[in-house]
Amino acid sequence: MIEMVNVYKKYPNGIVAANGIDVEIKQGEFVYVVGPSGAGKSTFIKMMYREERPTSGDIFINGINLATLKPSKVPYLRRQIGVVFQDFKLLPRLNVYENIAFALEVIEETPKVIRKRVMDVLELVGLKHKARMFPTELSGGEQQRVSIARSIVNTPKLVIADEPTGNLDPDTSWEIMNIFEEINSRGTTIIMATHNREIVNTIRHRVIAVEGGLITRDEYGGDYGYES
Ligand SMILES: Nc1ncnc2c1ncn2[C@@H]1O[C@H](COP(=O)(O)OP(=O)(O)OP(=O)(O)O)[C@@H](O)[C@H]1O
Repeated sequence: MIEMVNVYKKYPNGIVAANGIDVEIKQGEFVYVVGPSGAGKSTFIKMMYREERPTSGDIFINGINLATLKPSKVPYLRRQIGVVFQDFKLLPRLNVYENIAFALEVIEETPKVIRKRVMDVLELVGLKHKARMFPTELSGGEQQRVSIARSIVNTPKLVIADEPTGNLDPDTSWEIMNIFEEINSRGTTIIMATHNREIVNTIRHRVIAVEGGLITRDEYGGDYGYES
């Protein structure tokens, strides 16, 4: 489902954040991306949803080559990928229901379909009873649940999460991980950049370590492997 071939990324300031990355990730995998700060983890995953473009090399997502994808087709690609951020990125003026429904309204789903899908994902993340509340009225963990619900409401085959537990306390982080596990068990591929050693060492999955813009380790069931 994801293939990178000799991907190189140099930012305009001269920093090389990807220095010849080759990787293949299959449908249904759960992959942690680990590595020290500044290693190139975010760049690696941002290139998968075309938030950043490689300077050279090819990136295929479900057979679509992002290197040659026309800008007009980028919204189509993004609809196939759910993205979850460390800082949630919810729209403050919209309530929980509206934050999630938004993704479906832009693709002009019918009100009936929207209602059903939003309530289904709210049920999955355990927040049906808070559908009318606003982001500021929610805890960090609840906001992250909303952002996960939003990321899957389009039923994407791939969910990319950049440090989704980075702003959460340990107990809440485990709850959030349980939701990702549930989503993965339904067949959705999960790519997660994380600094959370305990989680990586406890809920074992494939571990891709990035350092200096290179994949330095790629191990199924591997451990976190860093001190911090
Ligand atoms: N938009 C940008 N412009 C210029 N340089 C950038 C940009 N984004 C990232 N970089 C540089 O690229 C390198 C890799 O950054 P990246 O954010 O991918 O690392 P990271 O492993 O995700 O780090 P962290 O764990 O701290 O989030 C860093 O040296 C960073 O300064």
